[in-house]
Amino acid sequence: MKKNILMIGIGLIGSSIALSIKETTKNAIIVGFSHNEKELFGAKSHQIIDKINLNLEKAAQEADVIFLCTPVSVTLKLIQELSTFSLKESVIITDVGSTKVEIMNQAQVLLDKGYTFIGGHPMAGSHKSGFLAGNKDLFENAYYILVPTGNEMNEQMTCLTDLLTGTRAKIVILDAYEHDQITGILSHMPHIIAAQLVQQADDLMVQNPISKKLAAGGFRDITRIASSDPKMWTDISKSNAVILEKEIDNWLVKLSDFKDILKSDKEVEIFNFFERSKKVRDEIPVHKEGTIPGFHDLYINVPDYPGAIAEVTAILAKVNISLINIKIMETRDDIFGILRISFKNEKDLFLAKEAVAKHTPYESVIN
Ligand SMILES: NC(=O)C1=CN([C@@H]2O[C@H](COP(=O)(O)OP(=O)(O)OC[C@H]3O[C@@H](n4cnc5c(N)ncnc54)[C@H](O)[C@@H]3O)[C@@H](O)[C@H]2O)C=CC1
Ligand SMILES: O=C(O)C(=O)Cc1ccc(O)cc1
Repeated sequence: MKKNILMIGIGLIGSSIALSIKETTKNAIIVGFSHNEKELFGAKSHQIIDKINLNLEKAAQEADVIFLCTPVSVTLKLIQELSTFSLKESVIITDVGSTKVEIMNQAQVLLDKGYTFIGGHPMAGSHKSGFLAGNKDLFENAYYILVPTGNEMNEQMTCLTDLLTGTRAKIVILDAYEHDQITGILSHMPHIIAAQLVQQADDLMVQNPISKKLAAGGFRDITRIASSDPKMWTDISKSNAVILEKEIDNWLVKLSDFKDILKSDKEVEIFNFFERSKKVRDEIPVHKEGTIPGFHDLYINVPDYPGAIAEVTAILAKVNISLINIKIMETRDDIFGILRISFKNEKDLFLAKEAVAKHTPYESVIN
């Protein structure tokens, strides 16, 4: 029997989940709904979804499983709206939001109606948005957190985890508060810190424009995520505000401690500060998940970049490698440009590097 899966929101995460489900669940029919018709037709023409239904109530009534893949504030409203519909008794409703306490609290309206809600959060993604960045391998080897309510039946939990096998993610069960504490430090704080650092650099760039051209290496690494969608991060910050306020206070204290040891020129303590971080960072296990850090980018140094774009894309087409994005990053005194070309997977990235090395004089680096 066909399984009717309703995807609400076909952006980066919704489309990646849809594509991964299509890999393994052959009897799934993926129905798409979003507030953006153009996106829905685009996703259908890219075969990410099988059908479009512009009537949310009707689409929800027909669904066996509903995925909410929208910004957190929209997910909260949709949960409320779904609770007013007459859904299938066996329906499983799940979400992908980056916070869980507020969403699980809101989901009580569904539980009160006897419906099943299982919170979800795939712990991989990227700073990119939209269905064109969707990738069936996005969650490979990443953790996919599920937050049960205790009301779901075993077979419903199994149905959801079966559906997620195509993601090739590792399922982890957490409670909502534990989830928000962990992601507060490991995911939300880094975005706030990256955003603030970019603003601090921007102030300097205004005073001294040459500094913009010098931004490289470590600055680029630590600030990549500052290019993420501001709406998404507004919602996440507001939703996890209590935990984030505490962590920001903690951050300020620790940074001020560092300022003190710097001021008093305590060399050993300054060394210890960096040494402890290095030790901890070096010991963090590297799990090669699909796309954290969320992208497979090749940076190519090119003189005369308009001509080089055509040259490089022609070579990639010839060796049959599809790219998902191409961007001119910066110019050096208008003599050199850097092309950033993004690929869907590591294999294409390495093949592209090889092709560029073989067929062009341009230097390229993987970052
Ligand atoms: N981007 C990432 O790396 C990750 C994001 N998440 C979470 O996944 C969710 C979706 O994020 P992305 O896919 O990255 O965002 P996205 O911007 O790529 O997609 C958002 C989708 O929601 C739809 N949408 C927005 N407002 C809507 C409304 N009022 N009604 C119906 N649809 C609406 C958009 O049309 C779009 O399809 C967010 O809650 C985010 O916190 C979770 C893990 C990783
Ligand atoms: O781009 C990155 O590295 C991210 O940080 C992706 C990300 C964004 C939000 C999440 O809830 C989980 C992962």
